[in-house]
Amino acid sequence: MNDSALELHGVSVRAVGRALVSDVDLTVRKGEHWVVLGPNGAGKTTMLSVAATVRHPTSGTARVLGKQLGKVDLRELRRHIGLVAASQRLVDESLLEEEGATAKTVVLTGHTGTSAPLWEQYGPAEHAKAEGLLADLGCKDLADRLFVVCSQGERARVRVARALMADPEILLLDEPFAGLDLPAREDLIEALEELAARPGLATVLVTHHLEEVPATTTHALLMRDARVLAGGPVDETLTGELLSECFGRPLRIDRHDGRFYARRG
Ligand SMILES: Nc1ncnc2c1ncn2[C@@H]1O[C@H](COP(=O)(O)OP(=O)(O)OP(=O)(O)O)[C@@H](O)[C@H]1O
Repeated sequence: MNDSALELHGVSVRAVGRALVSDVDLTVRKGEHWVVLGPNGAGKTTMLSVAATVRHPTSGTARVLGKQLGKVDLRELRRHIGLVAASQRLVDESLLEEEGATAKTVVLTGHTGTSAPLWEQYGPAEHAKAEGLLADLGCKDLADRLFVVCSQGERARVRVARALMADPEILLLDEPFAGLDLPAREDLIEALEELAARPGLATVLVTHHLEEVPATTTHALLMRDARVLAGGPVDETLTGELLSECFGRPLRIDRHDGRFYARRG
């Protein structure tokens, strides 16, 4: 049985005459929790957008949940992919904001994978599920609040609830901690750690800070200059040596209770 959630083989994405990602190999198995780290412009979001089926590789092959991009009905495949991104590059929230959507409405749109609500497709079961997911993420009281007025931390958790609405087999998160204060960041990290209890769910988290890596993370991918510098189990990958090479300056790494901390080496 194929237990891989995501397989990239020699994936390159080129635009405007240059490689945004180059020759990336990555296999994420069901139940694994990956973090992707690397400097600005390293190609992290571009790589994730291939996994999210938002972009197609210029060369190489990408298989998501066993289906090869270019040979599969994307609408069907996307139903099984959860995507969390604060950046409009990956998830367009503008329509929801215009329509005066509440937090619960945003979560409901995860059921249909649409950027606007399709009310006829949301019955009592979907409403109950959306409320349950908001409660799981510690934002039960936000259900009726307008999404536009929610704080950045609240929005971040609502986005995760939205992505879980369709019971995804793979959850992709692009910088979900952007703009969060310390308590909001810690709440979201705790929520992500709780996802590890979902059997078989694979997650891939792109982030900028080592301090944001959940303790439940099993594997790490380091990217630099559009390429993979290193990838594998966290203990072997999030080392001072490799992170120093990745970010181009000496770094010392500490680990306490599963969480990572970086400082100048
Ligand atoms: N559509 C596009 N056309 C041209 N260049 C692009 C396009 N999308 C991204 N890029 C460029 O590709 C490179 C990689 O971008 P990407 O967003 O994948 O990096 P990243 O590692 O996620 O960076 P950051 O940490 O700053 O978010 C950047 O130099 C970016 O400017």
